[in-house]
Amino acid sequence: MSLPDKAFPVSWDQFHRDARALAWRLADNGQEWRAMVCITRGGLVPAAIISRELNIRMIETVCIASYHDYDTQGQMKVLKGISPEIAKDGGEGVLIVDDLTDTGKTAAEVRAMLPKAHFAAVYAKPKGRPLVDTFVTEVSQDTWIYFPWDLGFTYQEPIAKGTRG
Ligand SMILES: O=P(O)(O)OC[C@H]1O[C@H](OP(=O)(O)OP(=O)(O)O)[C@H](O)[C@@H]1O
Ligand code: HPA
Ligand SMILES: [Mg+2]
Repeated sequence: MSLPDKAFPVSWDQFHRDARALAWRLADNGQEWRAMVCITRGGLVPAAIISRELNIRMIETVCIASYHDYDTQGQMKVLKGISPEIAKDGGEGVLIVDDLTDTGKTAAEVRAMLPKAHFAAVYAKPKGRPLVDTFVTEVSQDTWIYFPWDLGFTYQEPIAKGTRG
């Protein structure tokens, strides 16, 4: 397991603020959404926050697994697809939500299912950014984002003494 160069740890507070900021951006867009498609599992958390802010009640999941060993991307598996009712008209009027886009492979897979939907992610890395319509914060490709649901409290090495050579 190789450690990424840079770490971007996100607290629950920060995630809530950033997901709400994403909801503000989507609201400013002025579009009415007929449904939300949430990419499990990471998309479930921003989906709860955004659906509350934008009053979206019709929520579908697309269940995709790809990162098997925390930072190594394995083969992508679609465990559950999108219902025909939600996927109709190429997904026009549908909002896709995920926590982040990294290489953009997950986003590309779901975009292929719903070519006319709007894709929103809280965080984006440069490779994935072109696949996202709306996001809040960009971090560099060599940064690993640590989400609050994956974290516990531990001692942190100072940056100058850490893994950077
Ligand atoms: O842009 P990509 O390189 O495809 O990576 C982004 C995807 O990776 C993570 O999901 P993961 O597959 O780890 O599953 P999880 O959401 O169940 O944690 C994350 O939640 C995104 O969905
Ligand atoms: N953090 C958490 N999960 C991820 C990341 C990341 O930077 N990239 C792909 N899945
Ligand atoms: Mg995911």
